[in-house]
Amino acid sequence: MGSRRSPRDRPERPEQPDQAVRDLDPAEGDRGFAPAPGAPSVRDPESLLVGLNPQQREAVLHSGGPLLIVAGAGSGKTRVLTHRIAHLLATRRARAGEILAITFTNKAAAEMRERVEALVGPPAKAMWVSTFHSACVRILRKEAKTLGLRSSFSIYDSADSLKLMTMVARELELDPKRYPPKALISKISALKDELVDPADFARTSGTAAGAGDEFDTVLAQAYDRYQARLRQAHALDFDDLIMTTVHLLQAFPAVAEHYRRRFRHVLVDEYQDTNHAQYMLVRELAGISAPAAPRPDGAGPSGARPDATGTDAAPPDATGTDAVAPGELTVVGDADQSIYAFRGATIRNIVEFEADYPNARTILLEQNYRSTQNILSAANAVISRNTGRKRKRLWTDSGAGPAIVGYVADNEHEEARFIAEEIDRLGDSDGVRPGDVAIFYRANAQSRALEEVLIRVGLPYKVVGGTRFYERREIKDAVAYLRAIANPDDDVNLRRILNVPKRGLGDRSEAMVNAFAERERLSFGAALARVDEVPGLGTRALTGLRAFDAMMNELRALAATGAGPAEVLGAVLDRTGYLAELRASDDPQDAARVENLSELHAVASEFEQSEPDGDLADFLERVSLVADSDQIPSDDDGDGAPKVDQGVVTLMTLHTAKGLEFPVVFLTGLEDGTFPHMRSMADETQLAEERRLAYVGLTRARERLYLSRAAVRTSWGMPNEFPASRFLDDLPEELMDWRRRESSMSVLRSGAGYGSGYGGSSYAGSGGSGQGQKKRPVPPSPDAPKLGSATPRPAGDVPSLAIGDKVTHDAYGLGTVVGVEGAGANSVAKIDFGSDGTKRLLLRYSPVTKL
Ligand SMILES: Nc1ncnc2c1ncn2[C@@H]1O[C@H](COP(=O)(O)OP(=O)(O)OP(=O)(O)O)[C@@H](O)[C@H]1O
Ligand SMILES: [Mg+2]
Repeated sequence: MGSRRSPRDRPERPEQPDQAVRDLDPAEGDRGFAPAPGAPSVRDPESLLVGLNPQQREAVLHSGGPLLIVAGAGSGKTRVLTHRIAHLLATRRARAGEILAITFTNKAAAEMRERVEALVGPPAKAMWVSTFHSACVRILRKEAKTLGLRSSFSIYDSADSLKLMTMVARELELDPKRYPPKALISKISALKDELVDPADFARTSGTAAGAGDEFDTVLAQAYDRYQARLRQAHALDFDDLIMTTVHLLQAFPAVAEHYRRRFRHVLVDEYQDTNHAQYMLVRELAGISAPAAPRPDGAGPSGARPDATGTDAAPPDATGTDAVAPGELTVVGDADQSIYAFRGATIRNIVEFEADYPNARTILLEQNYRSTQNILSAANAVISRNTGRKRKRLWTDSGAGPAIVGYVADNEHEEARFIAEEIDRLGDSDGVRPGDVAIFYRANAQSRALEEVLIRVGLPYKVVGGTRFYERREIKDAVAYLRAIANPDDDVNLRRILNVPKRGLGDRSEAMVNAFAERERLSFGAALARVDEVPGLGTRALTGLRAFDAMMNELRALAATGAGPAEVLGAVLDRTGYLAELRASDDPQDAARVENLSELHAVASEFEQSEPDGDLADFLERVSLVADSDQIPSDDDGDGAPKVDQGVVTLMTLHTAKGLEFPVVFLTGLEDGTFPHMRSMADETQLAEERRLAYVGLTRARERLYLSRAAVRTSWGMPNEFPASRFLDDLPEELMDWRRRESSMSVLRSGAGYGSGYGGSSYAGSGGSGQGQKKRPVPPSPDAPKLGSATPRPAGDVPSLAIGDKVTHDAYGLGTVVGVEGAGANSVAKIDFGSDGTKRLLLRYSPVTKL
């Protein structure tokens, strides 16, 4: 089961548990937004059908059995949902309190509520429009007594869950190296997505009967103990919210009946991204019979858990014994936009909807109202490469629109510069406002280069669904180390990192050192140097504090010898074990943290190159300036209405972009290894999901679409050359307007970044047609290093070339040297590779052999 949720390459969760729940005030009744001034209280139902096409109209008017609307991006699925809700209210087929609408993010939920209120006014307030998790919290708070829970139960976020699992692991005396708490938690989360509780797991894994492998045996024990501890604490973790609600509805028919009577209409947007637990929840709420056959991928026929809560209720009847007629269920989705398989979402929920609900009506929508034909054609070209999908005929009558702009940048900075200049230009020539523009990327770490340029040129922006680069926890931790190294008396930063990563120096030890420091009028750092004199410390704490102080002093000594900030940062991440801990984790958030730290390392390397005389303090000063200006061009809360009239440019990952639309979209980092992500490249299933992600990204654009890539990206100070993304290869040439097809590699002259996978994962290099790379790199194996690793050859091995020499290059083949600059380790050759063009290559990093 866990294997379906590959831990590799899982982007950050689209919505943090705490966020989902924070927005919710359980004590609050049905609270809505204020209606627009002058909004009609209830619309004339006919007016709600105006402008809809026949299929959309049919979907709005449908009544009776389950309704599935499957359609490509931008065909009005969400619009149909909102109009259907409004129409139900306007015709009085439903009261607002009878409606439960579920979407994927809080932002989408707020938008949907607003849209319905705009259509029907205040009566819409009593609707439940929320995410799966928020709806479950509301139900659970109300029904807590039935479950023997306090209605004020706590909700554990991922940090709390990890803390609890660490305690459990300690109690069970588990070896943290073999059974890292993070790995256990992530497996448990996957089990909960499948509605598998501890008893189920013990049974199905065979561990209850004393069989099962060692890991499963430990996992079963840890899971059981973890749940018991949660119960003791009157707490539920994020995944429990859904699993417990499903179990509640299954175990207590009277409760289920209550909600079925209440929610006569259940509507779900983005249905393709529901996982098994969410699927079951929808079915329980709508009161629709379970399919007879067990799900091959799931935990059992219905996942029914009579004893989920420690009570001894009678086993539920999976078909429902209540007298309530099934409610009306409407789900809308697009199998081509399923991008959460890594979290257990299964396309099967949509593909086999009709099989699960034999009386279901399916409506297809084929007209796209969002994008120009060029954008649609590009999206279709990319997605049509996926096998096993239903063909769709999406069309639009909005005209071809401008060509799709392609751009090959030398590196990530130049890519960012191009985007900023283009936004500026569009503003002057077409009146495009910053608020019309979105920039997408595959991984959070990519935002850094973009943010820096936007700050420099003064374009206001916000990062949606993520944290601005310098506010990310790992970046703050790393910078805190550097500050504490540069200034031993920087108490705030020193205390921030005293126990990061965990080294057994708890609050008590810190308080004792602090008390000593205050008494002796010392800084905290100076008190650490005299830790032997601090009264009351236990031996373990004393040893830990001494070791910490010694480590910090060594790092300070390194900085004092003139090591650059990149080297000091590398030493910090290495010596403290910070990086090793993140790398050992199979939590996707930790993989993203490693990428972010690599970005910080790149910042430090760039600083070293641009300011060869700068020291650590100078670097930190630069960082503070950027981090501070980071605050300026933002909207008030990152989510609400922008303060600036013109709006702000929106930056987000492709995952966050789902369901949204923008007049102008920049899709960046189209390189094999960046997008598709390096860790997805060796696996067909994961590649298919990356392709769906590309389809999501491309179809967000209404009028203008820009696709860019950087020939070279730097990680851990090592420039890596990336070939064009395979998704670019799929685009018909006639759709494209290539502003720049080939990297000039001018970057070589500045010495800022270059290289190829010489000795590393043999990337073929940049260039070629700009549209793509004829020679594909060998996809790195899944165990390849997590980050790119271009290894320079030793200086002595750099070939010495002269004009006229014949060479071979691993990717470009035979070539003739037409120019040489520099000598030794820094020599750059200009080589004519015939049809592949003329390349400037830094020989130290290039797989070139003299013939
Ligand atoms: N009949 C229509 N007439 C005019 N505009 C429409 C019509 N139907 C939808 N639209 C517009 O088309 C755009 C896309 O609609 P919507 O967001 O509902 O599509 P979607 O199918 O939910 O897309 P996605 O798959 O990306 O979630 C919106 O701007 C919407 O207002
Ligand atoms: Mg939608």
